[in-house]
Amino acid sequence: MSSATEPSFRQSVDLMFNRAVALMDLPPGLEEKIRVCNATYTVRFGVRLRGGIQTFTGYRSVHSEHMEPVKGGIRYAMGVNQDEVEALAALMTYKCALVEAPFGGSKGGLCIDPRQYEEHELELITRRFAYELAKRDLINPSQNVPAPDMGTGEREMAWIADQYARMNTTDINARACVTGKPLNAGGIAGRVEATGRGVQYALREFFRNPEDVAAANLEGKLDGKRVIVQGLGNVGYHAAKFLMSEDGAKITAVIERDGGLIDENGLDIEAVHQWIANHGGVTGYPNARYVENGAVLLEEDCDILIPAALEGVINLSNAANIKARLIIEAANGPVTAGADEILREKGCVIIPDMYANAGGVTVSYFEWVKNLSHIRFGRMQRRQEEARHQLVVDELEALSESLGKTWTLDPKFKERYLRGADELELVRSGLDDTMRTAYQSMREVWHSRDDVTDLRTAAYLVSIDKVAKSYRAKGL
Ligand SMILES: NC(=O)c1ccc[n+]([C@@H]2O[C@H](COP(=O)([O-])OP(=O)(O)OC[C@H]3O[C@@H](n4cnc5c(N)ncnc54)[C@H](O)[C@@H]3O)[C@@H](O)[C@H]2O)c1
Repeated sequence: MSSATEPSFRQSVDLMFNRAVALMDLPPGLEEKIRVCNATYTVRFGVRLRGGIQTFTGYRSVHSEHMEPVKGGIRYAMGVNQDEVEALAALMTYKCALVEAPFGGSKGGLCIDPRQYEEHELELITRRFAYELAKRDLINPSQNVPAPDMGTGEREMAWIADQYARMNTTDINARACVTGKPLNAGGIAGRVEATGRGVQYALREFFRNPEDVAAANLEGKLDGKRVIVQGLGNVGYHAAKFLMSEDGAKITAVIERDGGLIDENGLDIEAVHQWIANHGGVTGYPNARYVENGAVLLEEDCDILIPAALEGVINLSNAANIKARLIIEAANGPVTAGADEILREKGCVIIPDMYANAGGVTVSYFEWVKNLSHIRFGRMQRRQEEARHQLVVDELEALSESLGKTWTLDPKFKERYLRGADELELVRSGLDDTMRTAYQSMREVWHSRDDVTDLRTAAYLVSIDKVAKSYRAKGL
């Protein structure tokens, strides 16, 4: 964790913001309006559990309402505090602007170690927290739409959606009050994996640009690259799995709460993930070298480092020892402002959090639209696509006929082509398109301005400009 001389998480985000706005020409006062967090609500509530009543503290922070609803996950962790949720809410504002998801930024958290509770207790606690937030419109389909974050997932989102629906029985859009729900409760195909998938798409786009690859002192493609992943949870697991199985990357180390695993030949991510699920950590995993102080593996030699656990893990104490040429911030805020400076000077390229982990909010946006449209996502497009494809197939078959059937359509191609894309394919292609477009918008700024030397500053410039334009158009 960060040492005493480091700024707090929120201060670190603000420092990075300030670095970017110093290169902009914003009207007086607008800079501060964009930077500050609009409001943070703190709630304390009691729940009757085994052994008596327990009091919990939760937060929901709204950073910017330049677009509504505001959007951002709910985190369950012991260390949750106001500074942290405000930093995370600010990052949500910039992230949504960068990938053009039409939301303001928000974030919530509950001080709890979910591993200490039975499922039915977690349900009681979650429902009560949701009740406290919903009655103040801090959960609401048109005003504030949470999603999963560290320590929460589909299960918690389903409880939240149900709690909101019970409190708002006439709200036909109730399901859109939260995203990241299970498929059978109004969710969308591909949401669980979306953030990890987004990390993969981001890396693919990076490696499509040889100039950028060279800037990181790397060469070639993703295939064979040595990757270290910290945190094999929702984001880290999916990113590692896809990079390994679909792009040929080698996951040479995994860092978890209870230690790290290392294998230069590449770890079997599926096996490690299964081991963690069965044993609660990596300790005892038989097919790799175990290191008790996992954090030291952040400093191990590799091509790509993927911090996918929590903030502040790359800080003044270890930044100078980091050997990775490329860091992709799957977690929010894993690199502190001070470490960022050291790494930039070392020539390490950082793909910043607000872009790298935007896959989650992108697919959440698709889910929200699906819920509001009350139609299976893609159904209309699919019907149109099928009709268009039928016309093409009819034309081709008529052509084949007129040529005396000297050639015919491959039946397999015909069947596949006529079928059109299903929900998962639509989600993936929408996500891929979003990640490519957003990368190009950052890259353009990175390479076209002499005063911009890193992707993070470029990302801030693109997103702050979008938020500023929105304020200018609509007024404050
Ligand atoms: N879930 C999403 O869709 C999403 C979207 C955007 C950003 N993020 C960010 O990604 C990060 C991870 O979120 P997640 O949803 O995957 O959480 P998660 O709870 O599913 O997984 C977190 C993982 O990190 C591990 N971990 C916790 N503390 C650790 C430590 N000190 N050292 C090493 N490992 C540790 C946990 O054991 C767990 O495996 C967070 O920063 C979150 O804000 C998540």
